[in-house]
Amino acid sequence: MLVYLTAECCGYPISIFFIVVNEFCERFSYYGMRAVLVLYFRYFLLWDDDLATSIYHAFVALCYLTPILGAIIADSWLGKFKTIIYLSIVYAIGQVTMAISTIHDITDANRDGTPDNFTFHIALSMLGLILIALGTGGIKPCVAAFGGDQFQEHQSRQLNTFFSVFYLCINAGSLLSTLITPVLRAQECGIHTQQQCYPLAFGVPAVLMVISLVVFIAGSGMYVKTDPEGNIMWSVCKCIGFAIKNRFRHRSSSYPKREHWMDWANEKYDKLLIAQIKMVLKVLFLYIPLPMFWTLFDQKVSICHFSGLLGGLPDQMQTVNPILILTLVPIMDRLIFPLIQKCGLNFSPLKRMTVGMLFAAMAFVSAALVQIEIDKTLPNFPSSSESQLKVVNTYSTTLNVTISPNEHLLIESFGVQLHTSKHTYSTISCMFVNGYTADLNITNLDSIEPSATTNYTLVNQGKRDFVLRHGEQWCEFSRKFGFGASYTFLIPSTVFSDDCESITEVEDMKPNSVHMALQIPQYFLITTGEVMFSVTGLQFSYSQAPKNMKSVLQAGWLCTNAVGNIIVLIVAELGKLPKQWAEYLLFASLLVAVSIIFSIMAYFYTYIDPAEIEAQVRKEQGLEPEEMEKETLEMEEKDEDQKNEQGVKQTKI
Ligand SMILES: CC(C)[C@H](NC(=O)[C@H](C)N)C(=O)O
Repeated sequence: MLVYLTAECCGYPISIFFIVVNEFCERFSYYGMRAVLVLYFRYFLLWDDDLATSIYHAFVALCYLTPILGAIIADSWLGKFKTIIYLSIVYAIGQVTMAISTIHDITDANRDGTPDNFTFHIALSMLGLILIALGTGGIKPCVAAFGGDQFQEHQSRQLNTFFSVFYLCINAGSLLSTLITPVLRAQECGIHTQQQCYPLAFGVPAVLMVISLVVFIAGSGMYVKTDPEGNIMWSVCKCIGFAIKNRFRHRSSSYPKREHWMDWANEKYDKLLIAQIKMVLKVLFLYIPLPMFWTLFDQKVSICHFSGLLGGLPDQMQTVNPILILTLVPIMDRLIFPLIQKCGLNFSPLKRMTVGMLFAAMAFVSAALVQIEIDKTLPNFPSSSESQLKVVNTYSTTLNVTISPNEHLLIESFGVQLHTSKHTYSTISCMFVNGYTADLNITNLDSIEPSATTNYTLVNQGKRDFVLRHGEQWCEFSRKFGFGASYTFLIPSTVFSDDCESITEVEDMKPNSVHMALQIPQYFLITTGEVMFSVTGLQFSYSQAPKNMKSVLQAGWLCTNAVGNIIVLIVAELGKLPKQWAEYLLFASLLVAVSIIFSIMAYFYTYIDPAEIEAQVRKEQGLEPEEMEKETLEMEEKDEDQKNEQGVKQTKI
């Protein structure tokens, strides 16, 4: 048996310092890149909103599917240490490729500030994203499991704390990068022309990934490294296949039943392997309902209705989640869970996860209530059988307009009338209407021809100044904008003679009157849910996995996240309910239903100590651990020779 003597500090192996720093840098790299990815698609590649969000979600889903690949490589071939190093190199190359793809000057031959060959940039960025997904997903199950491997049996308390600290590092990395990369993107840079600095916004995450790799390699001498015991995944698949085949062969009722269907592999496969497969399958079965949590979790951005009220850039709104995590994880670990334990309640991991799901469901109920309040402040939008018509009178007196067959609108001079009808009319909407007799230039807008309108232009909340110009003439006016409102400004022909005084403001949509504090509960609830569900799930997946399949079970856990993301994509494609609040309630009800199912499954789950079970099986077989490993390898070789044999052969009792 191998005994590792590891250097310790305050009861913790020193090697985990390198692992948590590595995780911090890697998550900085990942979330930093993600924070500006949709903006890059929209404003650099000029994709429409739908395409940009679909590719984004597909990328995120891929990042949580590739862990299976990483886990197989680690547990069956290279071991966790080498897998982390090789896939981190792939990851870093992906980040660098991505950063290069954002340099507009590479293809900007005519130097007009926009790339001339979009195909080149798209191809390069897609290659970068595939490499990143392979790297980040591939190392993810290995890093958490490798961290867990550093602890000895007597350090179980420290092991649990490690997973909490690991989660804190994930969120610290996410927080910093989500704050920093949007700021980097907002800088201007370039060789021929100055543009938004995407190369810097993607370049810094690339540098962080290289640092992450260097830090990990630096700790090399201190790690506990366990080599894979042969091609374990292949053995697992063959063992399961044999159990199914053998069960089918003995389907007649004359054969005695066996306790577990995997016991039908007893004739050919080692008892230890069968016991290990049973442990893994039991946990994977338990994970079936879990993607529903991630489906709600991944939609959390959309339940945070009016980010502007919290005073940040929209892409920096994602920081609220990690900030709350950094606060709530220590509170839960140090205060809430010990308090619950002191009250004599058994708040087991699976109970925590169920409660976490219920918290997420409550977040969506809270979002639905806020949405109902917001809806009350919104104007009546036309239904599918209606349309809205806006008529602007730039004539000098009141006008009488008749809309067929005999509906009348009375519009005052320089007034606007919004009219909803059961017929189909074209909607006319605008931000500025130019009633001046010549072209006008308005700050930050293109010039408007006489009697023409601009499109709705997004402006920031608060007081804004506008300057109107025509040749030498100009005037200035300012207005205060409430969040969520929309206005039309009517510019009369006398605009310069009265110094912008006669500009009429029409409020098309009222500003939001729902107080921002109403959003706090939903942020708080979903993040409390995440701490209970996600941190516990991470620990649970490690603690319930047999020694040789730790990464596999971590990958299974991450897969629940991937499936959740895929459900988000499907839901987005299927369309939405007409009322947003109804959709939130539907999701909340689904999660409550799923958490009930999960709690029933959890009730029948018996917590195990994999090491104890493995030792027990070995004892039953009268084998010492090293002999056992030798035996497994021999079994593998024997198995190859038996390929063509028919029937069942007793190799072990
Ligand atoms: C996807 C995981 C739940 C985890 N994410 C977070 O912790 C977020 C930032 N709160 C991760 O591993 O990135």
